[in-house]
Amino acid sequence: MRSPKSPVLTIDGLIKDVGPLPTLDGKMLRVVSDVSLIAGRGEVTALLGANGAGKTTTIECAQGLQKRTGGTITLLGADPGTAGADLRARVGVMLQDGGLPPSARPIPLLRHIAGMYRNPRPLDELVQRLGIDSFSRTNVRRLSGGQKQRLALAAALIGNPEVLFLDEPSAGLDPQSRQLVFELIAELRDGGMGIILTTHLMDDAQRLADYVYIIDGGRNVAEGTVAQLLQHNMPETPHRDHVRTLHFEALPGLDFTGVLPAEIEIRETRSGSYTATGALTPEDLAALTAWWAHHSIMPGSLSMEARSLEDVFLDISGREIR
Ligand SMILES: Nc1ncnc2c1ncn2[C@@H]1O[C@H](COP(=O)(O)OP(=O)(O)OP(=O)(O)O)[C@@H](O)[C@H]1O
Repeated sequence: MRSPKSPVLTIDGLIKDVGPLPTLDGKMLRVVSDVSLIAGRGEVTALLGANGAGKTTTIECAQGLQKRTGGTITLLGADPGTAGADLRARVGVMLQDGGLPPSARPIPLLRHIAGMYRNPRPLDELVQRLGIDSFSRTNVRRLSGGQKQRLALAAALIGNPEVLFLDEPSAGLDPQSRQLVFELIAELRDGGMGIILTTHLMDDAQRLADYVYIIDGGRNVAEGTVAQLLQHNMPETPHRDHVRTLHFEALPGLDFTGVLPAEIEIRETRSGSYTATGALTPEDLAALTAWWAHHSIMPGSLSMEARSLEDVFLDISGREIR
């Protein structure tokens, strides 16, 4: 595990059992068996995992909303399982479904929440920044999904927290709102806030995260900066940062043995449709096109893209649906 200069959240060997469950003859079910992470001040730390991986359970234990079965958690120097209102006042939480009272109107609601904190953020600035004035007369119940998300973010920020938990912050946002929310998150991070982002949207993690933990089946399976994870399982070569996925279509059943270095396998994924992933060099591309020229093959299509966090995630946590 890494060691950021100023940790805001440390989770070490978290275990969480739920139950007893009637479906398990009254036995307990272990939903988190070994999760550890460190989130630093002035950083966005992402927790990535497929549905049911244990992200929400982990984060709710970190916020003190669920009681852990084992392991240790330190949030801003305190144990969230036993700490009181003082700790909660330093922590902002943006939930996926907003958790906002349906009959409230946005601005009185934010004013009410601000009143519960010692040093709240200026309300007008936040309202204007998140474009809340445009729907300030509408009840929470009637807000669109994206408007609710923006209001939930404002509610999480109004208390001026040192740590911010975000659960799928871009869910339901249109491209303009998404951009605006991402810019705000980056600014808050640069201002020193410790931000913990839970998501299964790889794009969000790739754009926002300084450090990523991938969890699967209730335990850590990989971690690193986005750049480090993009090189996951790639051989140690000087071209490790040239990891690309190449797709092309040509005649079915071609044998490419020996055309590219041994560690870059060209697979026929469908009849006549080929894919190669690896640290490709310009020389490799030249060798492949020379081979095509030599065999008078003109591919029907050809594309190449950088390896994405999504590719790495699927490699690590498998392709089966959960
Ligand atoms: N009280 C409970 N009773 C039974 N199963 C539970 C309970 N709480 C959590 N689980 C199970 O534990 C696993 C982890 O749940 P969790 O909500 O933490 O996953 P997640 O990673 O947040 O998933 P998602 O991305 O779908 O929100 C899931 O399989 C869930 O069904």
